[in-house]
Amino acid sequence: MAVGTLVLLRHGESVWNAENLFTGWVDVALSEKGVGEAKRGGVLLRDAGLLPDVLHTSLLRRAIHTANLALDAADRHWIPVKRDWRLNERHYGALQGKNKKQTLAEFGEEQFQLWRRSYDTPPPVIERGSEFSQDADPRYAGLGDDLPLTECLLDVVKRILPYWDEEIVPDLRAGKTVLVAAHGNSLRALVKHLDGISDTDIAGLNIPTGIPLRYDLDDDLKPTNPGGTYLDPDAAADAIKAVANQGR
Ligand SMILES: O=C(O)[C@@H](CO)OP(=O)(O)O
Repeated sequence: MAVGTLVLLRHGESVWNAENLFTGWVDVALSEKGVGEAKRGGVLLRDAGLLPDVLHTSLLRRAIHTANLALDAADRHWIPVKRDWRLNERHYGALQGKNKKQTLAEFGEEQFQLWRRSYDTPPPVIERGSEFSQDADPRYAGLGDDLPLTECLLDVVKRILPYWDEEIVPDLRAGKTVLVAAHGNSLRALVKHLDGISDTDIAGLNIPTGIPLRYDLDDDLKPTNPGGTYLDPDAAADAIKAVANQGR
């Protein structure tokens, strides 16, 4: 059987994206603009005839709501869903809740970019019990020592690849159109793996909110359209620049 189609969707703009705050695992809502982006993402899916058979999401409401709104717009709100913490955004450690512009001004360009985009330098750990920590959150109660207090992209790769292999690949091998609704950095980790992007080059890759990214895969699960195909390439190009320039 031919391998199915993969569709990656970063959640629509969140209220903390709009306020330029590091978010990570903090469970913030979509902004009004983000709700509109999510619905439009669904219209793009519908118009492209790219109708998901199964949905995978993180445990965070911005991804869950984005998927619900997009699928509703595409009349696919009824498909089965799997949710897993391993699709969560990168845990941003002690930076969670901090303003990106202020952080850039306080620590300088080099440190800011290291924390934001280096492959293997995590931000400082978040203090357990502090306002934006998830250590007492019941949805992560079963994680034990796996619960992160900070993560770099390498840590995200390590947790997302087992999920890819065990949960997403079987759906693709079954010929399904698979929608993965997740986050800027968890999707960067997945794209790094799919496209074989180096640890250095991944720093320059940004993913825009709310625009479905389609991957067609061969039998070895290698993209036949390397880099994927955004369903609205012009909007994606503009939005990618905006993500890269956050903090400025
Ligand atoms: O704050 C975050 O969690 C992420 C995604 O919004 O930000 P950045 O693009 O700076 O990694």
